[in-house]
Amino acid sequence: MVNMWAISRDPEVWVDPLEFKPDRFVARDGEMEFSVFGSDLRLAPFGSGRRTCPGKALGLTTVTYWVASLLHEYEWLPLDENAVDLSEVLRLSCEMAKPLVAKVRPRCGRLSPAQLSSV
Ligand code: HEM
Repeated sequence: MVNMWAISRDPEVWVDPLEFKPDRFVARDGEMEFSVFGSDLRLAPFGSGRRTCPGKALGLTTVTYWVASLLHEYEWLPLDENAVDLSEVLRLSCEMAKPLVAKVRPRCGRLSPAQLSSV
């Protein structure tokens, strides 16, 4: 078993590993695109090698589509009384100990009057 949890928190592998810096995965000039398909063990969410996930292309496409759709259709707002808590709990996989609660508002320009009245 490869301990991906430890690798992704190792300061010798990642600069400021606990900071939220999504741009760390964006290729800069002259760099290769960061692969999450198993060739780069700094981050291998689908495993690697002979038993790598056969559904990785479908999984990545689907999750990308969900996230893009949710961001495109809704404005996401924090709840003041409920700050984001990134504490973890290990179940089947590593989950948020306190589930994320957020307020969403439809991006109204994209809704018809009939849709708006039902929101
Ligand atoms: C974001 C979505 C997904 C993630 C993060 C994910 C992750 C993983 C991981 C980490 C493994 C273990 C790989 C290893 O042992 O090295 C795995 C195995 C597997 N995944 Fe996925 N997976 C996803 C989606 C899917 C989908 C959509 C399917 C099927 C349609 C699928 C089917 C499988 C199967 C059958 C295995 C076992 C492969 C084997 O042991 O030979 N996965 N997945």
